[in-house]
Amino acid sequence: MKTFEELYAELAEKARTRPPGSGTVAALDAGVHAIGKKIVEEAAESWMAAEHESADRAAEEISQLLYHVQVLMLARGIGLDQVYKHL
Ligand SMILES: N=c1c2ncn([C@@H]3O[C@H](COP(=O)(O)OP(=O)(O)OP(=O)(O)O)[C@@H](O)[C@H]3O)c2ncn1[C@@H]1O[C@H](COP(=O)(O)O)[C@@H](O)[C@H]1O
Repeated sequence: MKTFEELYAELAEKARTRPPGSGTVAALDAGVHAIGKKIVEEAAESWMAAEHESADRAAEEISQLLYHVQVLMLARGIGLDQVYKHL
């Protein structure tokens, strides 16, 4: 189990070191347009799971949505504090 901040730190490190086999590196290389499409897909899956499936299944989809949002942040060089200041 990891927190939002821990995941962001892990993904930032992957972006910096570019280890082979990292899905995050592949997503970053695919670019903002592809990442954005993935966010829309995961958002829809979160919505559908919340409406039609268990809370656990919805939570799983939401975790994937949060992951892809963090990848988008990294792709645009957006840090956590930059987002938090708007909350
Ligand atoms: N939390 C996640 C995470 N959530 C979602 N995903 C990706 O998002 C996809 C969403 O799953 P779907 O079921 O929608 O899959 P799919 O549509 O069949 O998948 P694709 O064909 O689009 O890959 C997964 O296949 C993963 O590629 C994630 N990929 C990585 N992480 C974490 O990110 C960290 C770094 O991962 P790597 O960069 O791969 O090392 C690790 O701690 C991972 O646990």
